[in-house]
Amino acid sequence: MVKDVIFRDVTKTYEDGSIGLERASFEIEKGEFVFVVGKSGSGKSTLLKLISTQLMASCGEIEVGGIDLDTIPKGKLPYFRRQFGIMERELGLVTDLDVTANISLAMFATEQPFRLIKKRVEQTLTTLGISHCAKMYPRQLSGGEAARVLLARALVINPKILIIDEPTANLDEDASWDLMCLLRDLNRMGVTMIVASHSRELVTIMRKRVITLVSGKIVKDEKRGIYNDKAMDIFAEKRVENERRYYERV
Ligand SMILES: Nc1ncnc2c1ncn2[C@@H]1O[C@H](COP(=O)(O)OP(=O)(O)OP(=O)(O)O)[C@@H](O)[C@H]1O
Repeated sequence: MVKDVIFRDVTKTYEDGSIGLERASFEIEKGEFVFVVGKSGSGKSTLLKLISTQLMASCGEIEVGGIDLDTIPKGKLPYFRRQFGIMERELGLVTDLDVTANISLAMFATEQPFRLIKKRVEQTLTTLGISHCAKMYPRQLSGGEAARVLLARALVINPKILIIDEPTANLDEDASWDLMCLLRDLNRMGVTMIVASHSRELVTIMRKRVITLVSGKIVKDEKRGIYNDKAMDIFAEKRVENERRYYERV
């Protein structure tokens, strides 16, 4: 099987000494759908950003598409990043541009002719069922529509890997479910999908692979998994117990 992502013993330590991810090892096959779950601060965003090269590892090795990220010269990273579609809350829409312009922006870096950009944007809006939003401004969109526009912007460049951080944050149940079904359909078309999520119900219903993080460590990695609170709690209890013993000794 072709591997899209390989992590070997990867640790990310931030400048202030906080550990974002600790000794993580896993592989993601081409075309897989993987959820990354864990409580707030457990390291989900860190893991996603290490894959997309928005962050670099402090130790260990990461391969994406068969390329060791350490071997890519800094100046070449923006080109390398073009294989990723990234949907995350921090990357908001530009408020004074309409939806078509917002999505087109993502394609300008690819230096394609304007005619092709226009066609591709229209196709993407149709695929995601939001053609009616083409001339609307971000403030005019419902929560569900805004989420789809963010997804459209990630998808328009025809990425090999979609990296999605909390897609259903601030969405109601119906809109969340619709968006998850859309992600499942895109995955069936062959896009590798890596999704960080807090949504217990959706993760459990989808029955995809689930990587569970606690305090930066992978505590469970299950095919057809569920949102496993128990794994999180058992590991967290163990860690508190170990810390208690350590402080008793010193
Ligand atoms: N830029 C940063 N500088 C210092 N520490 C950071 C930074 N970003 C994240 N961290 C720390 O790394 C750990 C993991 O954070 P991360 O954002 O990856 O967690 P998360 O699971 O995505 O959280 P959330 O669900 O709240 O988004 C946390 O302890 C956090 O405080």
